[in-house]
Amino acid sequence: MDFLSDFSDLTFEFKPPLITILLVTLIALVFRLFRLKFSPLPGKKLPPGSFGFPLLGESLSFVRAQKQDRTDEWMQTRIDKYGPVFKTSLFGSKMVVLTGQAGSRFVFSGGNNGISYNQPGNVSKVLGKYSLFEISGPKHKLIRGAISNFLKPESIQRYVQEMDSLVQKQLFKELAGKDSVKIVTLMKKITFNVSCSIFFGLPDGKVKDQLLEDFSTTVNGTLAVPLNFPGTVLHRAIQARGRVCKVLSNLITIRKREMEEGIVDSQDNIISSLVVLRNENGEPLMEQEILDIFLSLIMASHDTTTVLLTHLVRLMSRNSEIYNKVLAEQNEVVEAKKGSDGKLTWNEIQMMKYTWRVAQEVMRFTPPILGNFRQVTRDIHFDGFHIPKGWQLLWVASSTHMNNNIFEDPNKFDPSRFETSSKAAVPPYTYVPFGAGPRICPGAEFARAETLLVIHHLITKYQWTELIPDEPVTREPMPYPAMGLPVKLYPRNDV
Ligand code: HEM
Repeated sequence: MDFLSDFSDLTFEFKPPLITILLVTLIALVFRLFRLKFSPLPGKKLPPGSFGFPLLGESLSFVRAQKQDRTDEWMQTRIDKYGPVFKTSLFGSKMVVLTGQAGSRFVFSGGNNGISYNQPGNVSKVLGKYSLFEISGPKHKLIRGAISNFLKPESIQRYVQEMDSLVQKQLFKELAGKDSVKIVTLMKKITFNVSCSIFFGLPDGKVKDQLLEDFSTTVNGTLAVPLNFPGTVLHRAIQARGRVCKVLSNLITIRKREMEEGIVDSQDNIISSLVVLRNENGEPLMEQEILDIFLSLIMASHDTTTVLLTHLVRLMSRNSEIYNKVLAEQNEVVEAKKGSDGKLTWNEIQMMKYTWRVAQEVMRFTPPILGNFRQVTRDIHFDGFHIPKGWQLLWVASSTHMNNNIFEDPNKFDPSRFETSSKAAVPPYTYVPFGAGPRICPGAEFARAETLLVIHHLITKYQWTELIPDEPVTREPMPYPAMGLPVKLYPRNDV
């Protein structure tokens, strides 16, 4: 007690000299003025959030969450703390993450809105400066028009039977005599094979197999450390890109010759469509432009559809009710085709409504593309927040898909959400696995046809069980089962 009273006396009697008080006040004032003057945006209301550690930002925790397939949790923690729009710092860039309907609408609205599509990092080094992910304005419109024309339902109807043959051939070649298979490898081979045959007319064989290997090495470079010297991932990617371009360049030469000789027409594959394309001045595309577009097209079509197929197969091995309903629908298709040549057409694809609703719900839970970046080209405003020029935006599909104000009971797997007669129709900009607006995926119908054909042939011939129970998923950045989803196969006639 004595000690306490002595101490309180001391405190009470401490009287700092006036000069000290003045000095402290002055330092505090100067410090405050300094912060105001040198704050990057005095008086501007930035979105809430944290930039994390100097230089590293929040990259480490984000990458860790991606690897553990906990990106949704990473996002949700921040959404709960800051709201659906928050700032962060990832991979060396200041960034605003946008989720929810309003955020998606803002990013996807297009026009001259101060938001450009350019991708960060190595994407342009690896896929080329003319890739679809880099170009904008009239050039983008022109090329997108040609590609969309080739990928629209009317065009798919022309080549869907060829697609069906390719799927069957590749599927049964890979599964023949096997009692187990890694689904990721299988689906990668099928989707790559279909894309290369339908887009470029590339026949089966060693060249195609080597192309898949080189293309995979090329894609690895998009996420590599940006160091380009022998031995680095980026260097290997750029070398592999060179080999991919060589093969594609040969195909362009052959196709041009065939077109001159009148053997093929200008609409029968993407090479022809781009070779005959002219801008408003009547100028053709340079070969380098065509090559970069091809690379971006393979990149856009290949892993995305593989992820969807992988997660569909995984879901059906875990959920027998859904497996049986999909099987029943696909058996109806088999019945409808009895007595014909057996090749599936556009009409049969339209019969597979339930299967596609399951696929849609799979993409709500696991969008193959988590989201994507945009660049802010001038100061912009959203929802009362200032977003400075030079920052990046990141739109995120999964957080929007799991929002319980949009999707009732979002953690329930329920394909009936996508019934067209459903009273709770999905509002615009809330279900965005294919993006939205002027950059919406032009390959959505192609992906639908391909997915349904693969599932049709797989489920009508096989049943399967997972070989690694509870195999984790890791996003690097595509969400794949960590061990490639090995499954045991049971041919249907033995089941
Ligand atoms: C399940 C499969 C697929 C998914 C989930 C998917 C998803 C997406 C998304 C989200 C975007 C927009 C990215 C953004 O706005 O930031 C996109 C763009 C694109 N997709 Fe897909 N995609 C799939 C399959 C395909 C296929 C099969 C093709 C080609 C046949 C394709 C070609 C493209 C192209 C060319 C773009 C760029 C469009 C542009 O910039 O104008 N995609 N895709």
